[in-house]
Amino acid sequence: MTTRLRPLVRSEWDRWYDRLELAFGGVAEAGEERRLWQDLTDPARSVGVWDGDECVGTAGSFAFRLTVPGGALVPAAGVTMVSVAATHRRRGILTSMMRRQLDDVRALGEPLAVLTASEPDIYGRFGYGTATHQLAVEIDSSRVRVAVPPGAEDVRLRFTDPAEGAQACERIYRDTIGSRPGMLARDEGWERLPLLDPPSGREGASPMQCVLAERDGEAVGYVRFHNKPHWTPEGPEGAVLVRHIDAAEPAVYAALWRFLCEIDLTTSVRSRNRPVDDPLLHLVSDVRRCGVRVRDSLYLRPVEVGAALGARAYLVPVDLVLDVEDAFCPWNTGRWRLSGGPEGAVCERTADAPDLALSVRELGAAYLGGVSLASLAGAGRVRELRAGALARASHAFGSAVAPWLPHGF
Ligand SMILES: CC(=O)SCCNC(=O)CCNC(=O)[C@H](O)C(C)(C)COP(=O)(O)OP(=O)(O)OC[C@H]1O[C@@H](n2cnc3c(N)ncnc32)[C@H](O)[C@@H]1OP(=O)(O)O
Repeated sequence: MTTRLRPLVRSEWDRWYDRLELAFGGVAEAGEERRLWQDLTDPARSVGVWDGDECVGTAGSFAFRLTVPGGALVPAAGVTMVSVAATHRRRGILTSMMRRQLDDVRALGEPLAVLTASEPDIYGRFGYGTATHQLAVEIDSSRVRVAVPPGAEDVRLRFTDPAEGAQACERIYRDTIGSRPGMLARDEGWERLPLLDPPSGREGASPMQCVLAERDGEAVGYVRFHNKPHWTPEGPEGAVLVRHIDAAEPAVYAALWRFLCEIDLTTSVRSRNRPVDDPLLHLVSDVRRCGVRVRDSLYLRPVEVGAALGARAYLVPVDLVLDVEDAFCPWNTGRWRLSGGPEGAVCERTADAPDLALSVRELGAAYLGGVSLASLAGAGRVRELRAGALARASHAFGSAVAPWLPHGF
């Protein structure tokens, strides 16, 4: 078998994307969703692997800007649409695409690469570490009450058509980006993503509904959700399926969750993706009846260690030498001195004695402040080479708010 890897040509997109869909099971996406991904694909950032005229491998990336600790927006390649035909699996095609992609990302000068993985076991070998987690909740709203702090009395909630409310929702989303590492700036075109609502994705629930929270006529929060009615001999047991919720202030956030939990004819409120430190956990009267589950979310790889570590801020002053091992991108291997603090940092090559030894994957996991170096050290994946260095570094790499990826890509 001889295969050839080459950049995607726009006219081949349909054939390329059909093969991606096939690798994910062969169930066709709704037209509006497919059109969105077609419009967002940048062929110059995408590759296909071809066996003759048959596409057997796909991979691409988006040019994202990602919030890092300290609030800066840092260029990051958002790796996506990765697949290898079932007939051609485990022959190194993914590896060849990852090789090409990371070389390209490096040439573009983007210090980070990020992705969400279909399976957690795939990307560690390419230097990606689990950098964020997310909560899923299933609230028994027949039992759980939501406490609302003062300040919500003059907030007005009103239904709006999701498309009509989109501009206000997008503005609120934009205002929150800088406050949480892991969030993505939604550049032009991406505002269509949260509005996707194909019937095939509703699991039998209603079309997406949108409620805006307004104070003095100005939108200060919103929630988009589906309502899934369900009738039993004992009575109504409908479910509210939350898609997105954002608010400019705590009282508005609480008012929106209270609204969701009090919708008549429903007995549960579900959300698949909330931050692990979501204030919701402190608003509810009974957290045990909230069905909280945690799972991995964003995987991150420093493409250029020096530029990546120098792009974020640190909770406390830090000055340490990291001995980094990077088998897949050897230009990162070696010793790096990281000096900085809450105002920013520099990270440069050094020959000085190292304080900590770790691989680039651990660095990726710890980068957004959601996974501690101490925890990784507990698993033997970070080694302390100078007494006290681990505790100080672990503290400095932390984040006051948990990093979180609000949506997939
Ligand atoms: C960001 C995203 O888009 S995530 C989506 C990823 N795509 C999918 O899950 C779609 C279905 N699966 C596939 O298309 C393919 O099986 C892929 C892309 C996951 C793997 O492609 P392959 O060409 O088979 O991978 P390749 O042969 O390069 O394997 C490289 C290594 O990864 C390992 N590997 C590959 N896939 C997996 C997996 N799903 N789980 C665990 N290990 C894996 C291989 O065993 C191999 O290990 P080795 O280096 O120790 O020998």
